[in-house]
Amino acid sequence: MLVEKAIQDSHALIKKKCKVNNPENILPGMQPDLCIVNFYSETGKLGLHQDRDESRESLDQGLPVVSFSIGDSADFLYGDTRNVDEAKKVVLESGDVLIFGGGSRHVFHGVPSINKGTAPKSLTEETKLRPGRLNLTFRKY
Ligand SMILES: O=C(O)CCC(=O)C(=O)O
Ligand SMILES: [Fe+2]
Repeated sequence: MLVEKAIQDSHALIKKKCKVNNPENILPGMQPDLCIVNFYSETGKLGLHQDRDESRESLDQGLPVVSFSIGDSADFLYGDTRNVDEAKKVVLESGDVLIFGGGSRHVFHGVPSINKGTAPKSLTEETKLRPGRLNLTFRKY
């Protein structure tokens, strides 16, 4: 499945970059049983928050959230506090997969803006995706 593949790819990357033999100690594996679907219109946003609705075991183990972005790109903020001014920003584009788990499972994150009209033409032409951004997050409850 796509989620397991994404985690495997992350493990390979962690192994290489962090020079460790057991990347699972940094990013635990996860088999999802839950998917949250968010659709953002061109003016949609989501304030800085932590994802804490999963079970105590899932949160304590740092089981990752695996997030897929489809459609318009979005600014994504993340940081150690709820303070927007201290947050870092990355642009998530259509097709990007973002994973946060292990020591980053409780990261504050949010979507301050959607970049209107940036979805790939091939996507909007071939699908009936309305203007905006679709985000799927797979998790283990
Ligand atoms: O849309 C995103 O990239 C983030 C979604 C999110 O944080 C959530 O569903 O909890
Ligand atoms: Fe979230």
